[in-house]
Amino acid sequence: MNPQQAWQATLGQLQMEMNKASFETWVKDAQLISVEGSDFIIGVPNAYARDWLESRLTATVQRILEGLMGATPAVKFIVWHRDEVDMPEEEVPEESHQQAFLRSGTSTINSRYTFDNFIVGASNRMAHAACMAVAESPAKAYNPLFLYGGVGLGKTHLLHAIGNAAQSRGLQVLYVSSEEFTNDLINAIRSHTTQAFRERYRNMDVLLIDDIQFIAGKESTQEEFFHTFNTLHGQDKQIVISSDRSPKALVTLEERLRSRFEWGLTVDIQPPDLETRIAILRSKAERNNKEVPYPILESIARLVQSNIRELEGALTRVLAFSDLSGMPLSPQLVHTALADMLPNRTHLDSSQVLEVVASEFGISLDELVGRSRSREVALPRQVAMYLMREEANASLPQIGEALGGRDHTTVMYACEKVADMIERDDRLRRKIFAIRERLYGRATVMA
Ligand SMILES: Nc1ncnc2c1ncn2[C@@H]1O[C@H](COP(=O)(O)OP(=O)(O)OP(=O)(O)O)[C@@H](O)[C@H]1O
Repeated sequence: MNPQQAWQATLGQLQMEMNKASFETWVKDAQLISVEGSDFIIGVPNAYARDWLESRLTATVQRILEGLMGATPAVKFIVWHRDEVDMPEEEVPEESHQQAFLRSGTSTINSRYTFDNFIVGASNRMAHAACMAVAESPAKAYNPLFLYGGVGLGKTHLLHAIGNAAQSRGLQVLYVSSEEFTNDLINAIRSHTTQAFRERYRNMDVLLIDDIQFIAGKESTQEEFFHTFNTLHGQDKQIVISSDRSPKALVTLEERLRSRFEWGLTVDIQPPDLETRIAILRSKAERNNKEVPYPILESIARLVQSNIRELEGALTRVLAFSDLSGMPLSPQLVHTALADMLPNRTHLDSSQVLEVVASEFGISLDELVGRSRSREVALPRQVAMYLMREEANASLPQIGEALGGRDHTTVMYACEKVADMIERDDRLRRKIFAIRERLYGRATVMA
């Protein structure tokens, strides 16, 4: 496969895995400009797309290319114009989809995302309840509602669900990402239409603003958003904000905005447990009129743990794989179909796993491989064994050796115990997610 073909295949894969709006807005126009050494140079039309792709998709694109080409390329996104007209870097896209929606008066709410098709589990129960309360009594229950959590865990879904419910009761609702808010503002300033911009945003009954983390550090956008917020809040209009982190963790956010974000209710969404992941897959399969046996759903849910968008993509992929190959659905087929969706294990070695586990649990490497059997070190040691097996593909004797000469049956017991605990113990599951994220950078997180 030549690089151009690999890039086209990567675009195809991203289209399958990402939501349509994000793909169309950010990825569709990305082109392979050149390959320099092992670097894939990808041209995108503006600086916003470059930043978005750089922060969210670099690891994913690398992983896909690696699966296709065998080698690990570096991926660089640059601002590039097909006609090579010399435009400034900060060029703003002509008109975002969002603005087209706004001008044409079309709803910005996606009818596909409702409360009905949102699966509730322990990880999102609070967030779901808060969103239902807000949808039932806008500006009365919690204002603002601040929703935060990792990538692909359902924040956008819940925002639209509130939007759909409010809209069906005749309220004026606007959903916008903070990037679109920024672009819209810049365009309004350029075209001297800030008054119209303000009216548009400040005449809403419900403003749903997604991914607020992107306005951190952008002073004039924060300033404008501050006034929009005050106007709406002062008129008892509902504001719902989503973010990938809590208000406190938005370090470059102005204090006056941060404190306002905390006026109402702040709720988080955690990665779903196994049971919820299976329920989500089942519901998606049913919506697509596919009958998928439980063991298949379970093996997909076990393989894809941290991101619901990725989970849905995995199901689509398994079903497509089975259709195309004519092979019946089986756990083996799941593994084959998803082989390159999984983080590449051969690149990790056991010592990396040991280091990250020790640091994440706050113990020293010596303690981790030492003789002590106190719970403070025994659990991290078992987690290290489990992760060396799962992530570094090490054999039982190799693991025993690396952890101070332990017997392979001890290792086997530890791996089973941790696999079992992950399903029952939320804190441990989160810890292991954190370790995996550190081991793979953002590779476990799909945009
Ligand atoms: N509890 C759930 N039940 C059913 N589907 C869900 C649930 N949570 C998420 N999804 C689905 O997972 C996909 C990703 O969710 P969504 O886009 O809302 O994530 P997000 O948290 O907004 O991610 P990002 O950080 O990328 O903005 C969507 O297709 C959504 O419908």
